[in-house]
Amino acid sequence: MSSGPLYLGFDLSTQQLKAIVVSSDLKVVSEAKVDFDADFGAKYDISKGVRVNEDDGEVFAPVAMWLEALDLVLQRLKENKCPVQDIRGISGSCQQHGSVFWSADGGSALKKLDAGKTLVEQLTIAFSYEFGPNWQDHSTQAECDLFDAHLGSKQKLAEATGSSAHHRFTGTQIMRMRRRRPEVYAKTARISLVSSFLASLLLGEIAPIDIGDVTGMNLWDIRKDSWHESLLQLTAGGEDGIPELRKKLGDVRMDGGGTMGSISSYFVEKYGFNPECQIVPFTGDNPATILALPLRPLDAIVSLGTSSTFLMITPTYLPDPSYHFMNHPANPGHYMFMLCYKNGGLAREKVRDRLPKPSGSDPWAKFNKAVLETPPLDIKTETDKAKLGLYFPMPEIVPNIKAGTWRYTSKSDGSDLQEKAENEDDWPPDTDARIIVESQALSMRLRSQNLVTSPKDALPAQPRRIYLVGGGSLNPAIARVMGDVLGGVDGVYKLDVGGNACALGGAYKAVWALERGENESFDALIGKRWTEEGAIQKVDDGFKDGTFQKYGGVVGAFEDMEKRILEVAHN
Ligand SMILES: Nc1ncnc2c1ncn2[C@@H]1O[C@H](COP(=O)(O)OP(=O)(O)O)[C@@H](O)[C@H]1O
Ligand SMILES: O=C(CO)[C@@H](O)[C@H](O)COP(=O)(O)O
Repeated sequence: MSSGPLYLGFDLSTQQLKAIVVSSDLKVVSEAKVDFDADFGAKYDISKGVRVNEDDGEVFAPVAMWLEALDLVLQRLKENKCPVQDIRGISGSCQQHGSVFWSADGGSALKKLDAGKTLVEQLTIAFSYEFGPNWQDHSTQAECDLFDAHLGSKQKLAEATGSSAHHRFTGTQIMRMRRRRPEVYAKTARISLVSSFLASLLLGEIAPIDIGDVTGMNLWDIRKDSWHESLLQLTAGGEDGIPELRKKLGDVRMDGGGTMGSISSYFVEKYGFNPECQIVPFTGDNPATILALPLRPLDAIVSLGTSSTFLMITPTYLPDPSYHFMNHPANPGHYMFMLCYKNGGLAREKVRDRLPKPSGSDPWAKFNKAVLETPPLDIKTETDKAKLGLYFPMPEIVPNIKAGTWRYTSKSDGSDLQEKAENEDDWPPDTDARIIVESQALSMRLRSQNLVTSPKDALPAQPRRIYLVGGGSLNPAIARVMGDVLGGVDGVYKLDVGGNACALGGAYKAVWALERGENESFDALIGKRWTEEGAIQKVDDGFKDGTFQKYGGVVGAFEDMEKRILEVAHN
């Protein structure tokens, strides 16, 4: 084991709190995790990490559960014999957009934490609202309509903030809180994102919001690098409310590196952290994912967590209402392109659970067999039509379609698109296994096609490498389909830490933040220390001549299918 300083990265995502510890040379030293359902499911009455109020479309998590999870994950790190005293810096990644509402007592409660008690015992009084709205929340359509109209159009809002209005974005959530629960809004002294909330616990004071994660709020003017005055006014309900809202939001930390201060004495006394251990700005889980490896332009990351996301980096700011642009969390002037799908892991699980239960220990065995035994688009003979589907157990983000399942067919060139009649029986549940994964990948291909170019030798435009991260990256059948549909001329890779990539990105951020030389960029420092060996594994060839073009033939039909469904949904 390395004897130098260590760095801890957290990931507080939808279903788990993960922790990963690395050395200065980026070797993984220790890991631990808390699984919200397994550890706290009954106690907090949650499922898949959240509670749902179907009537209003609210999705939220108990803040107390996150407090308990932090104590528990640190206890587990200690039990795993992690040399906690050698940890020099801590950063992390957290589910984006979610918010935590602090009461007037929050700041002082954080300052006087007693190591003889637990966080949850002492911090219940610290919040004006006991829940954190979750990114799956879709209760804010009225607020989204106001945000989209406020600057003139969705396009104008996207130009200003990197995204058009989205249910989960924190600006619309805060606005709804003010209108729906005015007493909570009035009692709120500070509002944190989940990332700055977790950083605050460790810092022992309320931490500023981070420059990457702030771009998931619809409130940050990306070009001007400041809060967007007019959107603050909308959120606050008028000009008079702006100063109060600014106070609640606090300042934004512009530097993703450096330190915000030393760790709270609570963690020193309770878990044996070094009092000199520094708390580095935390960011969102997607911004942290792009820090988990030296990503180059034309490389893409597909994150297969509870949500599915597709990420690329670019120095060019090209906002559009159909996707997100966010600030790169470490490189000023660079951006993260993101597509985010609500119907990711849980939608695939629903299709999996309609298949007979496998007899062995791998719950995905039957699903994977079905995926691999079904040919692309389920075209077995020249006369077969291509099968296309949308599988949305929850209302989707891209496109903004209500919950439902739709099955269509088209000719292999995309013509003759038709909805499948309910009573046709040549589409068994086995076929859905391949079609849902293809559908998720086709949506990514459709929406990222303007960002990719031919990587070499006049090959079709496509990503150079595709990196898979998140829980689903462990699945070889999903990796195959991602490569079939999206290409990736240099192949499809998974990170060795699999589901822990965002926590790893957080840990790397801490290394860079505290060891960077003057003006040394994240890419320069991590690029020097990172080696492929032991970090990534090739899991699919990616681009397959012929197969890639087959999917190209139906991308247009896929888009038309979405449009038809959208038209019906909005009429
Ligand atoms: N072998 C597997 N094949 C496919 N999906 C998997 C596999 N293992 C885990 N998953 C999926 O990973 C999801 C959790 O991913 P993870 O990245 O840990 O989630 P989050 O960060 O959102 O809490 C689960 O919903 C599950 O569907
Ligand atoms: O809403 C988004 C991104 O915009 C989600 O990607 C969340 O950030 C949650 O991520 P996971 O829990 O699925 O990792």
